[in-house]
Amino acid sequence: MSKTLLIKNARVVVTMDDARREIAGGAVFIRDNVIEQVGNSADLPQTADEVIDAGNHVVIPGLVNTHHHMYQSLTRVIPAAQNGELFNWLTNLYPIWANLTPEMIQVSTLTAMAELIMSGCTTSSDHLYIYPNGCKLDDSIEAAQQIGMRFHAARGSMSVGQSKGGLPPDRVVEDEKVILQDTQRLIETYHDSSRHSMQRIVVAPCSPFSVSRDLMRESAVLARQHGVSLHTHLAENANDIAYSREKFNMTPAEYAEDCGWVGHDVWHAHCVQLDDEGIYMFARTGTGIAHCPCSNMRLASGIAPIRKMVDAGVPVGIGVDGSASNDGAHMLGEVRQAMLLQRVGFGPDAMTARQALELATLGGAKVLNRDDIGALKPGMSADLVLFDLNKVGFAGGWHDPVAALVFCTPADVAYSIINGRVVVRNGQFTTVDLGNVLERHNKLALSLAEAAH
Ligand SMILES: Nc1nc2[nH]cnc2c(=O)[nH]1
Repeated sequence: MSKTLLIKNARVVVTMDDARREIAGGAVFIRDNVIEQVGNSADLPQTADEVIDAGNHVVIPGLVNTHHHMYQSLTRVIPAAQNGELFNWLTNLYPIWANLTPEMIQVSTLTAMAELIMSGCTTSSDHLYIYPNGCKLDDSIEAAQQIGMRFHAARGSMSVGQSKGGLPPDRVVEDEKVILQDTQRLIETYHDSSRHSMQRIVVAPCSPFSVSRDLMRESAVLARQHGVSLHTHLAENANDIAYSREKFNMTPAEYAEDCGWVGHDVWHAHCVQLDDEGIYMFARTGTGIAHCPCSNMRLASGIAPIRKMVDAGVPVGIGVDGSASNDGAHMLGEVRQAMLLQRVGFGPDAMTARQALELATLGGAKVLNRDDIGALKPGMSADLVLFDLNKVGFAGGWHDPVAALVFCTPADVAYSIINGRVVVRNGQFTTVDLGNVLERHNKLALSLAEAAH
């Protein structure tokens, strides 16, 4: 028996369809996990198994988060890591992360996902690259299943410790054979390549300064054998560039190409310092970028030239990045910062609200190599979120509610529907007891911070 869900009478439905229609008084009709109809409320079925009256709400496609380290929700605002650039920040945090446990991974992933979902996100990737004390990517996947989020779980890794010229301490790196075997196990166990898939695995060595060239190359081979995507950090700041030049005698983009890390199945986080040749090469090859404006500001990494990248044809999505380098992981807030930061760097017309929203929907879908999310149209996965315009932060912005969503104080969702399931109803989770999750999370976070003293 199929189940139907109707969202009707919306103030506006932002479709992100080919014509970028915004439908005043719009409705969306869903059957099971797929959108069947989108249009004016009067033209769609009038009833369904569940009906949500969306009067005074803006309805948008669920936002797509293309970069995160969810475990870092446990290590927000650590004093020694509040004011440094990337390498200093990492060096202060690695020893704390060495104390992570499987329970911490599970609870912090639930917490980070709850925060993302409340802020409008329905699909997220997560880059877990440190595996001390028996931690596994399975712990994150279990959390995603529990909360009901569409998930691209990236099997990160570090294999080059300080004794071999890398940045991380030796005790947090893994053997490369073990990394590749575990990655293959995860792909075989969890990867679902089908349309509307809720669970995909990504092959994701951490960064040029923490894994070998061999691991980069072998990872690319493994990913392509199984048809899964590749993800890493690239060209994040000046030290990152200097490391690449000194160690490989290449720019980060040249190194990525040399390792086979370009193509529509690859996306790189940050790329703040990607040079023009790199931008054109990424555009030619369809290589994607996860833009993380808050983290780039917090670590003073710079302003990524997103306007130039988009104009050149590079696929760009938005990412909140880990909560230790963006302590406020609000997806709609990140869209706002993406718009504002391009203006700081490149002028007032560098990015509009609608362009920023497009990066976080269609852009994110493309970066994750998906054509079933990011837009509200028949045949797409039923991922959509509703924002209540009656909140004080939207007062005065009703004449252009779509722009208000991005310009005004970032709001939390009233409803979140993921794969046809109402995961948030009237601002409350239907899948998890958030109070209980937060109580556990805060206890675990305090124990990590105290152990660091
Ligand atoms: N922003 C950021 N960059 C990284 N490069 C390697 N690891 C990290 C991380 O955790 N965060």
